[in-house]
Amino acid sequence: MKAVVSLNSGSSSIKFALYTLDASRPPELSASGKIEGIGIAPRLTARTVAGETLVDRAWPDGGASLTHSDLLKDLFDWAASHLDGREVIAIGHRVVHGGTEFAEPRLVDEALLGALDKLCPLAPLHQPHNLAAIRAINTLQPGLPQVACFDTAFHHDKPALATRLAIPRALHDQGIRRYGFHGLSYEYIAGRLAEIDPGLAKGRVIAAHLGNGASLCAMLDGKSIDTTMGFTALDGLMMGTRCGSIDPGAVLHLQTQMEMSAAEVETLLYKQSGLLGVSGLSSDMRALLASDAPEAEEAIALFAWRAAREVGALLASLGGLDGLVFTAGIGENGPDIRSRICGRLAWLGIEIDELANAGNGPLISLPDSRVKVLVIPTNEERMIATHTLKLVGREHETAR
Ligand SMILES: Nc1ncnc2c1ncn2[C@@H]1O[C@H](COP(=O)(O)OP(=O)(O)O)[C@@H](O)[C@H]1O
Ligand SMILES: CC(=O)OP(=O)(O)O
Ligand SMILES: [Mg+2]
Repeated sequence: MKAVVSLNSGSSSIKFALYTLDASRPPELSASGKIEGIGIAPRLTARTVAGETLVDRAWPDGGASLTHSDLLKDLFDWAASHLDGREVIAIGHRVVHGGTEFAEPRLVDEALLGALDKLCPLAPLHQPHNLAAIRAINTLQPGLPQVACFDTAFHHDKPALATRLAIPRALHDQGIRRYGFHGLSYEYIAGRLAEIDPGLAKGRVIAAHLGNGASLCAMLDGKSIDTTMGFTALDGLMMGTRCGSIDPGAVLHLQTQMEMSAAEVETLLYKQSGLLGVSGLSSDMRALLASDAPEAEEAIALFAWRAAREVGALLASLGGLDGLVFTAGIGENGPDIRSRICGRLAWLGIEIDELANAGNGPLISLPDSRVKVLVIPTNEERMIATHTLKLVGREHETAR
């Protein structure tokens, strides 16, 4: 039996899925799993599609110092003995930054890797891990087709104005512009919404991808017209360890008055800010929700306020709102956070059904709510598998 693998290296997790191919059916999920809590206390879990646990392990000493690369090696060792005779014909990857050039998934070759290397400074928490995984597989299995699926691609055709920063035009022409991320997630959500509520999918929708990285996407008829992330995945909402939008004057102050180096500022803004920085406790929303510390409460409150405030900005881009969709780790599993954000948006006519919200949806707004609110689990891995198969050709989907 042939199979395709999706790898999604996020900032705090590596998610993976194995899809079995059969000519007569769409690719079928066989098993999926993740290593989460990278940098804190990694944990590898995987399950078959029937729910049978394949693995559930932590690392000795907690594993806080293990990097994405260390954990990938362990993951490959584990996976090699769990393929049950399946032949992997291609591996698809989420690659966070495609720059101005890559608006479609691409088969990986050395030239592509070289071009993507140049974008590493624009996504330091992701791009190096994405490319390291591709190179590691190239070494383990040279010749195995690999496909890069870009997080920026979904936003590529948004209106020209929404791509501009208010800086000299020559810099825009050199690629210093607003790209947008979480595109595979938004593409999947747009597709699911069209299945769940086709009328709503044609309207004005804001999707809120609230995970360790967090952003919003304003969609009109399923297409991105604006998003909160920009040149890098540092912009917009407050995140697990990232600051989100910040006065550039504060960044200059850190460098000129507090004499921090560029590398120190990068670490501060990408790795020490957000929920972690404000709470002083953790970047993990679950840990903050479980804490009694006032700093944890303040971090949660700021997260919700900032998210609601950015919804307000995207409302202006959309000219109103018909639907709000929550997704990703916090968006899918955090009723309290959804409730806080929606509470701040009550003036819009949003009315939440708290019982449905506590059950994680899918529809969590009351029938009279002027804006429909839904919870839709994202599936970046499914999107990656779909793109990968399209590129390597469906002729691979032959018999067992
Ligand atoms: N039950 C839950 N309630 C609130 N937050 C949750 C819950 N489960 C997971 N999360 C949060 O989701 C975030 C991770 O989101 P995820 O989308 O998996 O991350 P990544 O961006 O690494 O892919 C963490 O902050 C985690 O605490
Ligand atoms: C782009 C981004 O922030 O991704 P993640 O949510 O996986 O960190
Ligand atoms: Mg993610």
